[in-house]
This record gives sequence, C-alpha cells and structure tokens, in this order.
Amino acid sequence: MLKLLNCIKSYGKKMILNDVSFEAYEGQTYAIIGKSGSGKSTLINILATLDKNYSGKLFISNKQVNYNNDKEVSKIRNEDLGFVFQSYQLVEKYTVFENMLLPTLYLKESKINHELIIDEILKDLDLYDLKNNKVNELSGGEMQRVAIARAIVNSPKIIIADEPTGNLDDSNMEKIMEIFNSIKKRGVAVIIVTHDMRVANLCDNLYEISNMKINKVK
Ligand SMILES: Nc1ncnc2c1ncn2[C@@H]1O[C@H](COP(=O)(O)OP(=O)(O)OP(=O)(O)O)[C@@H](O)[C@H]1O
Repeated sequence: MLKLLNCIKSYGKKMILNDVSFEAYEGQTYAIIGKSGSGKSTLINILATLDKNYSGKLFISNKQVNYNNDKEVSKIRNEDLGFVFQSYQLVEKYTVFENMLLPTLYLKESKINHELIIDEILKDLDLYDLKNNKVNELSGGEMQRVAIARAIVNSPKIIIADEPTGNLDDSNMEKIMEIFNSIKKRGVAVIIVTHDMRVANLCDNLYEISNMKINKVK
C-alpha cells in the first residue's frame, strides 16, 4: 500500500501540485498521465521517496515515511519499492544475471537463494536464455524487460515505472504490459507514468494530472 496525503509541492513561487492525494494498492496497476510539464515526474519522485521537499504525508506499507531517518528511507527504497526507468539504468558491461544480482547486494541472505529467485523470475519473464548475455548485446525491448525483472528481485510491494514503454514498438509495449500484469498478480501495486494512451488503457486505474490536481479518470 502506498498513500500520499495532501501533497503541496512548489519550485520557488511556482506551485506544481496543490493538495494532491493518491493511493495505490497491491494487485492493481495504475497509470498516471498528464501534459508535458503537468507534474508527473514531480509526483513520481515524491512517491518514490526521492523528493522530501514538499508538504504532506507519504505512507508506504502502512508506515509514514520519516525522512529524518536515512536508514529507514534506504530500507524502504531497497525492500518495499522497485523502480523502472525509461533509460533502463542497467550496467551495460555486466551480464543480465549480474545486473539482477545488484539489488540483492544490500540484503543479508545468501547468494544461492538469490540465484534461485533470479532464475525463477527470468524464466517467468521469458528471459532465461539471456541470463549470461552482456546487457550491451540486448535489444531495447529486452533491456527494458531485464530492467523490470531486476525491479522485482527483492519482492517489492510497489513498482514505480517512469515511461517504461517510451522507446518501444507495439509488440514490445504489449510484452511489457503483459509483464506488469503478471507482476501485479504476485500482489504488487504497479504505478506507471506514461504519455502513451495504449499503456494507460491497459491499466486497471487511470489518473490524470492537470491544473496542479490529480483526477481519477478510470
Ligand atoms: N528542479 C526544478 N526546478 C524548477 N522547476 C522545475 C524543476 N523540476 C521541474 N520543474 C518544473 O515543474 C513543472 C513540472 O515538471 P515535471 O517534470 O514534473 O513535468 P512532467 O509532467 O513530468 O513533464 P514531461 O512529460 O515533459 O516529462 C514544469 O513546469 C517544470 O519546468
């Protein structure tokens, strides 16, 4: 569960979000749309705990985020949240498997467990054949699928994706949406910022940001 309450966000004198509240629950997909400059990235940075300079409250897994406690915020980022960005943020010279291992380096369990989990995810997302390929040998669609696979390695309850289908053609976009749908069935809340109405229409819930407010469209 993720809940943002009464968020007011300004840059200098310019208000971007005016008393915005938003909730996301496990097992659902959420699309957030809005014109360029409407505040989508601003909102998602707040939801992702990356921006603390706002007024309002953020709850993740029923706990209010306490920005004064760096350790606690890092723990939320590593264990409760998974991130997918348009630019993939993969380490290109590493293999798919090595990239998948990165998020686990902050956890305490043994490596063997992680390899089993990673293998299961790679098989689930039809990426197992690429396990030992270097990322710089993959196509854009494959890289994006690996980025999503990596985001679920630590079993987050919430996935936050910023334009995850931005550079992809129809068939890769559909594959990515199938993946998000199978992830939501694992009991994850999937929040996707997009300008692509094909993606938005494939989500269970649709929100639009305009005039500093967020409105539920679907
Ligand atoms: N660091 C910043 N300092 C000042 N103004 C900013 C900053 N970041 C964003 N803005 C402004 O806040 C507004 C919202 O920006 P934001 O990036 O959230 O929009 P967006 O909906 O994500 O746009 P796009 O679809 O083009 O990515 C814009 O007017 C932008 O110029």
